Amino acid sequence: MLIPQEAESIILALVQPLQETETIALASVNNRILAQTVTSKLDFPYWDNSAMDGYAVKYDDVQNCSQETPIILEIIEEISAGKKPQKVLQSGQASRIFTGAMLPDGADTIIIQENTQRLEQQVLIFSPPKPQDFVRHRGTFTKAGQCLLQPGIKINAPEIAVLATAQLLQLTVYRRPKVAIFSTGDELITPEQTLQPGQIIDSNQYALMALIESWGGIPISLGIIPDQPELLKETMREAIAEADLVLSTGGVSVGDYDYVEQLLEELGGMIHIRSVAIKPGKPLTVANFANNCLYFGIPGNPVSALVSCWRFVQPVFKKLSGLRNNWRPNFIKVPTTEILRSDGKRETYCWGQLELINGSYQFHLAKGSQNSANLINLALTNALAVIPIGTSLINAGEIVEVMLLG
Ligand SMILES: Nc1nc2c(c(=O)[nH]1)N[C@H]1C(S)=C(S)[C@@H](COP(=O)(O)OP(=O)(O)OC[C@H]3O[C@@H](n4cnc5c(N)ncnc54)[C@H](O)[C@@H]3O)O[C@H]1N2
Ligand code: MOO
Ligand SMILES: [Mg+2]
Repeated sequence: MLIPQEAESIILALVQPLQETETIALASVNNRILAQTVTSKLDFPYWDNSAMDGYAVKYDDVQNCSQETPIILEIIEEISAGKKPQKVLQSGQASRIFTGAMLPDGADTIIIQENTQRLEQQVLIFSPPKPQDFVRHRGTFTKAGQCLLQPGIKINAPEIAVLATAQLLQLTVYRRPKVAIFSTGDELITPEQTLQPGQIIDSNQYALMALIESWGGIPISLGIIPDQPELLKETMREAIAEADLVLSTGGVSVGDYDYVEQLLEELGGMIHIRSVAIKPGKPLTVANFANNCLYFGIPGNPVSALVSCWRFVQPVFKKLSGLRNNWRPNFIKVPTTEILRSDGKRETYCWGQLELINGSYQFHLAKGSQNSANLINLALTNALAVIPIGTSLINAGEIVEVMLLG
């Protein structure tokens, strides 16, 4: 059996990042992956402007003032933000100015209001500024023609602020990955149906659809497919043809009704992973196809399904979607507040919460059964503590490696 890190490397190497792009409006680029270099047509700041409310002056006029010997300057105009200055400042003059307003020609320094006294059309300056105080000079943050954003980054609020400022109204982004999702099993019913003895409600489909949506993919729900090889094969064929990524849950273990692995081969898939030394999620099955579709046969137990997605599908999704780096999950080392146990044979992922207590993070194990069929205590999970192979116990207070979700 492969250890999870080996499996991750093998799977990531199978992924061909999407090349197709689309051009969309600035208003809808949130959460998309940038596919172009963004270059500013403008200097930023666009022009010299004031960082404070106060008076625009010539430094030479005010450099020798003091509390005892203030300088008196004549106010020649008022420049509020958005207004173009009308007058050129001469020696002995000041312009009333506000934060963000354009600096008038002839001025080189701002005196903040708090260091002045106003006398109708005059202003008294009591303390000398530093040369160029509180002036935001044109082009000091970036110059026209400089690169602002590189392709392969995710666009969120900070990037959108940059794009808006640079007047990039249309952006080229990678198309969103299409992810086909279906559940397999004769026992499965939808949440709307009435439960009969022996049946199980299909939770995986809902959980996986939500994951893909939150990652920025296009989830395609293909429903519940019974354990009938012909029907299952047709659904798999359709999914492989239509989607970039297929996630089916169930039917990947060794039971008589576990058909996925055999059907992947019949459909011409190359199987690269048949099981991983991970708990939960051991029978993970991964195959790729000539059309670049990557197929994940995900174990059916509800926690196994989510852990498999967090640990292996999310890095694949990131690479596929055009992100240039940071595909792998992030792990941090923190103390655990509860004892963590494993049989030591598989890398064991315990679900729970990373909490900030008095300024330090701690891992809290979810209360109740850590059984891969128990999805009930998964709610509010934001981290997975990892017990390495060969370790059977991590005591409360000891450091554990924790995988961050999100
Ligand atoms: N003899 C062995 N049996 C099993 C092994 C093994 O190594 N030897 N591995 C176990 C492990 S570990 C896992 S995980 C499961 C994986 O099983 P499958 O992927 O084949 O999934 P199923 O058998 O179809 O279902 C397992 C379990 O999960 C429930 N399930 C399935 N789909 C859903 C769904 N969409 N929503 C909610 N629950 C679902 C299903 O009813 C079963 O209870 O195999 C072990 N067996
Ligand atoms: O790997 Mo299974 O996921 O132990 O339940
Ligand atoms: Mg099974």
